[in-house]
Order: sequence, then C-alpha cells, then structure tokens
Amino acid sequence: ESNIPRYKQEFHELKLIGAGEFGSVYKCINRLDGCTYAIKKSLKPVAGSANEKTALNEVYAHAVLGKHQHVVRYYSAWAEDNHMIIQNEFCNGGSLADDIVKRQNENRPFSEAELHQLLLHVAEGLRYIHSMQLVHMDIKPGNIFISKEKRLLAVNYDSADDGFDEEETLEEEITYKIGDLGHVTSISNPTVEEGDCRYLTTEILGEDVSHLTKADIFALGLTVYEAAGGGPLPKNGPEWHSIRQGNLKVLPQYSRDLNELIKLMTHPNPETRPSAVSLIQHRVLCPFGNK
Ligand SMILES: Cn1cc(CCO)c2c3c(c(-c4ccccc4Cl)cc21)C(=O)NC3=O
Repeated sequence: ESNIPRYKQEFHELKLIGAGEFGSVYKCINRLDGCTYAIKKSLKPVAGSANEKTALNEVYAHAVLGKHQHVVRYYSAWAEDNHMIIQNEFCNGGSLADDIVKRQNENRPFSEAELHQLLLHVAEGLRYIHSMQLVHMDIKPGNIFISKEKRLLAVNYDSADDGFDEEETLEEEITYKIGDLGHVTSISNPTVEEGDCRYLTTEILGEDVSHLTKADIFALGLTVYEAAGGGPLPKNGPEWHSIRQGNLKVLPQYSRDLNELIKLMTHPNPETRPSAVSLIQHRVLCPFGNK
C-alpha cells in the first residue's frame, strides 16, 4: 500500500478529452487490466454544498444504474488530494455534439436510418433509467457518447489462388450511450438541478415536477432535431418560447413521420409526449413495423 495517489498509481494518463467548469476528463489506461477508461477529475466540492450533492448524486446514480448497453458504465469513484475522481467506460467515438459538428463540416448529414438508430438507442437508455424511478435531466448531444466497434461482417475467399487470399469486410457498429449522470434525480422526491437551458422544458422552469420523465423525452426530441440539422438551439428569447409552443422548423430532407415524431416529443403538454416505452414501440422506429 504505497502513499502514491491512487490515480497516478493505477492509471497511465493518455490525453485530455474534455475540460470545463465541471473539471477535466482524461482518456487513461489502467496499468493492471490494460483497459482504457474515461476518468473525470474535479475539485472536491465543499462539504454540504450543492456541488457536493451533485457529485454524490452522480455516483449514487451510477451505482443504481448498473450495466445497460445504452448508459455509460461506471467502474469506481474516490477522493484524493482534494479532488473527486470518477472512472467510467471510455466511449471511443466522442460525443454526439462532436459528431454533429463534424458532419456539418463534412456536409455529411445523418441519414433517416441513422436518426432512427440514435432515437432508439437513447430511448432504450431512458426506458432503463425511468424504470429505476430515476430521470436524467440533462439529455443533450454533449452528454450522449458514441462507441464504435468494428465487426467482422464477411470473409471472402479468393478462389483464384486456392483460397489463401481472404479479404474481410468489417462493418462499424455504432452504439449511443447516455452519459453524465450529474443531474439524475428520483422521480418521487426530485431535487431538480436544471440542465442545459437549450433543452429545458417550460414546465420545469415553472417548477412543475409532475412529469419529469417527459422532460427527458422533450430534451431527446430537441437533441434529434439538432442532429437532423434543426440547430443551433436558442438559450432564451422569443425563439426559445416559440419552440416550446410547438413551432419547430419542418426538416424537409426527412420523412413526415420523423418530423411528426419529433414534434410529438417536444409537445408543449408533457402528457402528450410519448413515454420512452411507447417511443421504442413507435412504428417509425420499429424497422420491421408491427403490421
Ligand atoms: C468530454 N468527454 C469525452 C468523452 C469520450 C470521448 O470519446 C467522455 C466520456 C465520459 C465523460 C464524462 C462525463 C461526465 C462525468 C464523467 C465522465 Cl468520465 C466525458 C467525456 C464518460 O463517462 N465516458 C466517456 O467516454
């Protein structure tokens, strides 16, 4: 048992992958298991402060929300030399926010099928979170992370030279995962710490916490709208209110069905918005449809 701080002792820091007032996130390799992790280091919050509540909130949420393929996995958290440290699953494809910017620069918009996949994955993650009687409260492109895995799709043997020359076709499999559980709160006795105002609903502003799960659905609706090119989203002002009165631009490059579904998810009345469960069964997202 050395007195070298655990972080330095157990991890090799590869690179800084994010920084903000919340702290800094590093891509690290664990010296023992050789795996890569995303580790967030933040200043230890003052005991009893709101920041401490958020920090503990995040760890409690991760502990409750064990393993789900559409929620970023938590491994460990500890405090050392006046810092709070949390060790999470590393998602190698960056955040959805990064991907939206990248696609805009490369003029490579999401296809309708890719938007369905995004919607379905995050809705699956939300269904799990809501089934645990919790709500995320900060769904947005910056908190959705991407894991890319190369999958062997087929191996073609070149019959010409008696089959020794194989060529493999690899396919990149994308998985979207909900991350940053710092705003997670319980549905029954919520202590709502507001998330990013661009994705916030009017009822939450009005401290109406009677339909918290539908605030996550609203934020997911605007997240998909943004990925579909509807952004950038206003932080305040008349356009902010107009969106919340149901005025979203029609996105002509996508189906009427998808436009209508996004409209439904961002409906002014939270009760009209679909639950995560009904989203997953929605005919627009069921690839083979329930004829
Ligand atoms: C800025 N940033 C970039 C990435 C991935 C880059 O490919 C990232 C991750 C996380 C987090 C994160 C968010 C909130 C709390 C703790 C962590 Cl480690 C932040 C991340 C996280 O939990 N897992 C990540 O991959």
